[in-house]
Amino acid sequence: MNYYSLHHNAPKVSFQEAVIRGLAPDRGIYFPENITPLSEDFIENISDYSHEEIAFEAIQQFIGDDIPKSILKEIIAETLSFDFPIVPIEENIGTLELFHGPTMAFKDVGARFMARCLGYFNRDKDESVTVLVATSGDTGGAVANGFLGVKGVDVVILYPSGKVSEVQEKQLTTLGQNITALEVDGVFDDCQEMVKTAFLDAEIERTLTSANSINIARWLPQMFYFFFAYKAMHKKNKNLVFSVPSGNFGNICAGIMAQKLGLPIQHFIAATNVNDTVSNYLEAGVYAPKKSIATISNAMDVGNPSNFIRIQELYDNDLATIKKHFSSYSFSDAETKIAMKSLYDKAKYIADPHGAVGYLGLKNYDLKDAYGIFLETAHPVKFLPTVESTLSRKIAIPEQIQQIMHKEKKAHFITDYEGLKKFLME
Ligand SMILES: Cc1ncc(COP(=O)(O)O)c(C=O)c1O
Ligand SMILES: N[C@@H](CCOP(=O)(O)O)C(=O)O
Repeated sequence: MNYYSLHHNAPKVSFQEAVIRGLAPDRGIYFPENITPLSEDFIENISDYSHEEIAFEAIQQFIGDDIPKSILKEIIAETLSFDFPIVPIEENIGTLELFHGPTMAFKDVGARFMARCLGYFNRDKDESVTVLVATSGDTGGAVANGFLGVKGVDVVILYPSGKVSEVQEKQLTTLGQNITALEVDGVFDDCQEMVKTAFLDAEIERTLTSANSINIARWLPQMFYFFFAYKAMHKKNKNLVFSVPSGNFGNICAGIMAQKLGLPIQHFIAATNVNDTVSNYLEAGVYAPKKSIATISNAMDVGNPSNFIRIQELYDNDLATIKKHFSSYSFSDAETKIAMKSLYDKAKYIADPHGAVGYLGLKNYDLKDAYGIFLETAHPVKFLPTVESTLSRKIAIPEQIQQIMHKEKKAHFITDYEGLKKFLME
């Protein structure tokens, strides 16, 4: 499988090269040249397949011969060693919990998959690769955990100072070894911009790649969630509507890929906090990125989502087609808190602020006789003060979080791109 740059000014590359580069030389993100739907028979009989078999079917065409099938199966098995349950909430609404991995957010799957692909590509190389990653909260922890101790890989995580939760900060600043955290005086979009600038800076002699969803090996495995949800709901014979709490729009874009592969998904809702670049675009037809605003669903504080260009490509760059299949609604922190309370009062469900935004997306949409699934993208413990004060109750702290809370934060403070460049050149 070849990948082309969405800026259309760079050569096509293989899966391996796209993973190692992260971003194309023209600063565009990569997109697969072909998307071949899976057989109708496979989709119809999906309940007969295990999660690992489904994941293999979904992703193998995007990898081609760059990883032998037996190794790809091992990578998938190691990646998917936890659950993805759907919890019923209301008669026609359920939540797909994606926080049962090691860092308790949905990023674990992509981070673990990419770490193993890169480990495979580096197996005989002496030269090391530096994985640069920008985080608004969860990617950093998942990448730190997924790449910890991976041979030949150094990880550098940029995060916005004071704008991630305490648990998230501990997860990305306390591991040591091959993981370094850079605390940036800025917002997530500044971190993401610095990462993209570093890729094209010829003076930096390190081999750099990205572990954000711009990297296809981080992005594509997120398709699996939609297949797993479809498998779980298949026998109920309902049309499915997914509401995806969205920030950088990688997860929902992976859902649309799953739909292109043949999953009969009726509609997608991108639910956002007040960072409403995409909902404004759907309304006004003008794509106007803006500086991100801090909210209680901080991992979605993104003003210029990297993946929206992939969504446009998937819908033939046609606004009318996008609007037919895809809606986006934006919600304030006050609305998010009311949703968290309502989920607890009515269903005894403790949602984190991101999941609650996803729930609001469904409540804003006329499901008719469809079944709505909102993605619960992180465990509520990652946002402990907000969840406890909103629900006026204490929540239990899982063992894996207790273990990191007493660890000492280690981060280098930088104020601009020159700070990152200096760090990378030292
Ligand atoms: C908990 C949580 N929910 C939602 C999102 C938004 O996902 P995406 O950036 O793929 O839109 C993120 C960050 O990516 C997150 O960490
Ligand atoms: N919400 C993310 C921001 C980056 O998204 P990604 O999927 O492109 O890595 C985070 O939590 O860091």
